Amino acid sequence: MTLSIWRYAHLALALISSLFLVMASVTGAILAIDAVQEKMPPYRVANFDQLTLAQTVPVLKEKFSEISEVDVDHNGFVRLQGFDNDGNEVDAYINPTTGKILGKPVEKSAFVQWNIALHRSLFLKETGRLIIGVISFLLLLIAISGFALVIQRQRGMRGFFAKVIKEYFAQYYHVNTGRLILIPVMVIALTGTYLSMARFQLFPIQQVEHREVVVAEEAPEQQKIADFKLFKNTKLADVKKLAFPFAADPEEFYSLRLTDRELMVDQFTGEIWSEVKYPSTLLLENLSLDLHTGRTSIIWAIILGIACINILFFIYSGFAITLRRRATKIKNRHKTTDAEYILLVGTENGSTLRFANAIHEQLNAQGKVSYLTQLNQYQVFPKAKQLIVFTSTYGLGDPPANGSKFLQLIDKHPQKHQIHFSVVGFGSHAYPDFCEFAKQVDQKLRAQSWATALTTLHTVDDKSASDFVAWVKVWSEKLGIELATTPALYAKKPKGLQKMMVLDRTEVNVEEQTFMLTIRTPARAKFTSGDLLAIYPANDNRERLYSVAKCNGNVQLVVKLHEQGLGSEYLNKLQVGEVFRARMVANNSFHKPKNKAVAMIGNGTGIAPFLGMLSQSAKNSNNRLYIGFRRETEIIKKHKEFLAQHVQNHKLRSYQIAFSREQNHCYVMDLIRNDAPHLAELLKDGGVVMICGSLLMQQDVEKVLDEICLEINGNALSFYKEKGQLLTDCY
Ligand SMILES: Cc1cc2nc3c(=O)[nH]c(=O)nc-3n(C[C@H](O)[C@H](O)[C@H](O)COP(=O)(O)O)c2cc1C
Repeated sequence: MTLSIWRYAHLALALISSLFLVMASVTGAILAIDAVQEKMPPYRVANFDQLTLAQTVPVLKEKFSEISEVDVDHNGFVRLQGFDNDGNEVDAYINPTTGKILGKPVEKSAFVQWNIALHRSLFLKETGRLIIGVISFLLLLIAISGFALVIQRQRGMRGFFAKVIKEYFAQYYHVNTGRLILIPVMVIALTGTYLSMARFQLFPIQQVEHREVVVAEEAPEQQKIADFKLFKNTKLADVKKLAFPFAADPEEFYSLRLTDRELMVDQFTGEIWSEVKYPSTLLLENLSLDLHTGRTSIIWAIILGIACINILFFIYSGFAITLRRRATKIKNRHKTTDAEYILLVGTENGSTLRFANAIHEQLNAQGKVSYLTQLNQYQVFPKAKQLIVFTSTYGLGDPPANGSKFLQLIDKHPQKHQIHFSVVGFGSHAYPDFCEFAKQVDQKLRAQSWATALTTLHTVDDKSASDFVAWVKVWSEKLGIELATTPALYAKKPKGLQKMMVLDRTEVNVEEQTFMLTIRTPARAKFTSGDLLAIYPANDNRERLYSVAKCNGNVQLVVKLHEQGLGSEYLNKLQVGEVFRARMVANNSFHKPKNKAVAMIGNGTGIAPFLGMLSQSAKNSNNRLYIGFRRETEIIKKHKEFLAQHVQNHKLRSYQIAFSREQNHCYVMDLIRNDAPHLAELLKDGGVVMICGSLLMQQDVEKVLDEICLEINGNALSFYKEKGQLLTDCY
C-alpha cells in the first residue's frame, strides 16, 4: 500500500514537471559547462589562498595612480578598476602580488546569457521565476519520493547500495544512477527552491546599515598600509570587494566587503570605523548560489552537469518503466457475473498479465466463459467454477501493487458455492522470499470452506515459459481442456529484429535435402562463426535458431529441409534479393578459441559454423576437421574444395570425411577412433574439441572420446569438460 502511494506520488510529480525539468536540465547542463569553462583562464595566482590585503594593497597603490575598487570573484580572479601611472583607464584581471595585468574581463556570450534567462525565468520575468521555483520544489519532492522507493526496493537503508537485480535496461539504470546522483539532485532542487524563495522575499529582509561616524576635521598621520592590523589579518580569499577612498580626505574610507560582513576602514590608520555582519538569510542565499551554480568549484560544477544530464535520463527511463507497466491491457468479452473461469492477476510490471492473458485468450477461443481481472478487483463470482490466481511477489514477500488488498478481500467476500482453485506464483530465485506472496494466497484459499484446490501451487522462476507450461499441462489435463504447451508460445515476443537480405542460395540437394544460404546482415549486427541466427517464421513468438558461419562478413547457413519444418521451409522459400527480419544471438560458449589447437567434429549441417571458423582462422592454425555425411553429393563436393583450399593456405592441417551410406559405411566415430592418439594428445596439451551437429552424434562421439581419454591419458572426458576443453552446439 505504502509502495503504491510513493510510486503514484513519484509518477504524478514527474508528469507535472517533466517538460520544465527537461528545459531546466538541458540549460543547467550548458551552464555547468560554462561554469567549468569560466575557470579555465589562468588568472588565479598560485599562492592566492595565503595572500593578505596587507601584502596586496601597497603593491597595487604603487602600480596604479588611482584605484576605485578591487573585486575578487568566486574563481579567485582579482579584478581592478582605476587608472595606471600613465593615466590610462584600467579594468582588468591583475596579479595581486605584482599588479601585472593578466587579462580583460569578457562578457558572457549571448548564447550563455540566453540560457541563463531561460533557466531562471523561462523569459517570463517574475511569472517564469515563480514557475521555476515551484518546479524546483517539485524536483525536491520527486527526489524524496524516489529515495523512499529505493529504500523500499532495497529493503531498508542498510541495503541502499546493495546490488540491484537487473530486470531490464530502464529499471536497472533508473534505480542505479538514481541512488548515485540523489544527493546532487537534492542539492540542486533545495538550493533552487531557496533562491526562488529569497527572490520573492519570503524571508524577513535585513538591510546592511553602518552606524553614523563622527570624523575628526584634521586628517591623522598616514600609517604604513602594510602595517594595518585588519589588512594583515584579512586573506584575499575572504574578500569580495575593496572600494578605495576617493581622496585623502578624513571623510573618505575603505569599504571592505568580506564573505560574511562589511567594514568601513580608516584610510590613514587602518582602524575599523564600523562593522556589520550579514544576516544569515543572505549568507544562505550566497551558499545556495555557490551550490546551485558550481561557481566556486570546478569538480562540483562537473557533478552538477552530470546530474542535469542524469535528470534527462530519469525522465526517459521513468516513463519507459511506466509505459511497460501499462502495456498489457485486459480485454473481457463477458461480465463478471456470467464467468465460469475467473483469472485473477497480481502484477507490478505487467509480465504476469501476459501469461494470464495467453490462457484467457485460449479459453475464450474455445468458447469458455472466461473473465480476467486484477487481484484487487476480487468479489463474489456467482457462476465461477474455476478460479486461477497468477501473481508475482515483491519486497519482503509482499503482494504486487494491484494485489495489496487481495487477502482481506477473500475474507470480505466469501463465495456462495464450491469453486476449484489453482495458484501460479511468479517470482525469482534471485530474491530470498521466492514466490512468497503466491504461497500466502495458496494457503489462504486452502483455508476457505468454499474452495477446493485443483492443483498444488506451481511457481515460475524469472518468467520461464517452460516452468509455466508445467502448470498448463497439469491444469488442462485435470479439466480436459486443450491448452498450448509449447513454451515458445508463452515466451516474450522477440525484440530488436533486423532486416537481412538473401545474397545467394543453392538448390535443395535431393539426396541430403540440404541447401546453403548466404545472407547480408545490417552493418551494426556484430557476430562471429558459432553464433546463432534467430528467425520467426510465423511472425509470432516461435523462434528457430541456426548456427552461422561468418564468411566474407556475411552469414552463411547450411540448412536441412524438414517436411513441415517451420524454420527450414521458411528459409527455403526465401529468394535471392529477398529481405526478411531476424536477429543474431551471441553463442559465446561455441566460439573458436584463439591460439589453441582445435579438433572440429560434426555431422550434416553441423559443418556450417566450422566453415566460418576456418575462414576466420589465422595462417598456420592448428585446426583439424572430422565430419560425417550420408553420401557424397554436389554440396559436399563444394565443401571438399573449400577444405582443400584451406589446407593449402595453412588454415587447416587436415580434414577427414566419413560417408555412412557409401560403400564403406564410415561414421564420424570411426574417424575419431582412427585418430585416437592425436585427439588424446590434443586434449592433454590443452587443445579444444568442438562438436556441432545432431545430438545422437554428440552422444556417440563423447562416448568414444571418453574411452580414448581414459585409455591413453588416464583421465575421463569429464576431466577436460570441466576445464572448458569440450565445446558443443548440437540439436
Ligand atoms: C524490486 C523487486 C523485488 C522483488 N522481490 C521478489 C521477491 O521477494 N520474491 C520473488 O520471488 N520475486 C521477487 N521479484 C521478482 C518478480 O516477482 C518477478 O520478476 C516477476 O516475474 C515479476 O512479475 P510482474 O512483471 O508481473 O510484476 C522482485 C522483483 C523486483 C523488481
